[in-house]
Amino acid sequence: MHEFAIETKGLRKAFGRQTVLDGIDLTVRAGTIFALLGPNGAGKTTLINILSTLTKPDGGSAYVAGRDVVRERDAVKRSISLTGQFAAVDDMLTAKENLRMMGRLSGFTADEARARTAELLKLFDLEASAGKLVKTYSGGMRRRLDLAVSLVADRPVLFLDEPTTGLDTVSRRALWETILQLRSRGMTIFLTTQYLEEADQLADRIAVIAGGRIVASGTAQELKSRVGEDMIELRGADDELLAVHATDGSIQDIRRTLNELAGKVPADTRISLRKPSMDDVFVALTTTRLEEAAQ
Ligand SMILES: Nc1ncnc2c1ncn2[C@@H]1O[C@H](COP(=O)(O)OP(=O)(O)OP(=O)(O)O)[C@@H](O)[C@H]1O
Repeated sequence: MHEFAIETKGLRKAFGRQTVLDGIDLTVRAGTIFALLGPNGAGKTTLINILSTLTKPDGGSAYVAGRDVVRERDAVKRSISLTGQFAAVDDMLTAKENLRMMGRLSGFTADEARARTAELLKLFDLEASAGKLVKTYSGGMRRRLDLAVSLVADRPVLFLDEPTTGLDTVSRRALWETILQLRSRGMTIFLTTQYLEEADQLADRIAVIAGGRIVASGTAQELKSRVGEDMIELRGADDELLAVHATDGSIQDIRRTLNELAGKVPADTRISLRKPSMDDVFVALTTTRLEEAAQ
């Protein structure tokens, strides 16, 4: 197995005059979960499309499972699963029928398809509703089935484009559990997300994309430590957020910050100290980047 399941260097893509990816360098170690975090329109889907061979890059290189996404397109396709794109779930069939059909289309014998179907229904907690038509499924069940169908053929690298967008908290957490189980089976998972908490909970490493570039990467802890040790939060009488300031947590720094704020906030303002969230990291990193671009 290759040390890196995914490797890109100087990857570029423009649509007309709009540069969407402006030199992306990243590596994803095999058997890990990697989260690409970015706001709407940051280029996350474009990057997934290039890595899964659906879109050609304009420049740079990208290797998936050791194969070049442009020159060895078919070999890359045989190494990956992509949820929501190749996985065509038929609403008028049951979950069991969908999975068996995908098994047969992937070249399994009827027995193999049956065995794989049973395994996936169990893994995705869909056994109880396996015989119901998919059109009667909830959003969360449907998303789990999408993922199950895309995993029928056992491939080492999985791409998930915003897997939990639109799901409620319970379904989101259930899907996180499943994604973690896939990693424990040795799969490499590359996911995109706009949810900072999702990246924080799931990913071994996170890269933040903004303005077509990776503005920061590291573990959740490393990214958080770039923002500051602690955050001072000021809230008004109705618990509304008035301000957040990064601090190194020392008495001097906290005193200095509070002195600066004194007189600028109402007298009944409440103060609390908390650890930085991924939201804080995101705001800090993307603002710096935009400031640099403006200069
Ligand atoms: N085929 C295309 N033709 C023209 N422009 C495109 C095409 N695909 C994407 N874009 C543009 O590229 C930019 C990045 O889009 P992309 O879908 O990669 O972003 P994203 O980070 O996945 O955003 P979202 O979270 O909204 O899905 C957007 O401005 C989009 O309009």
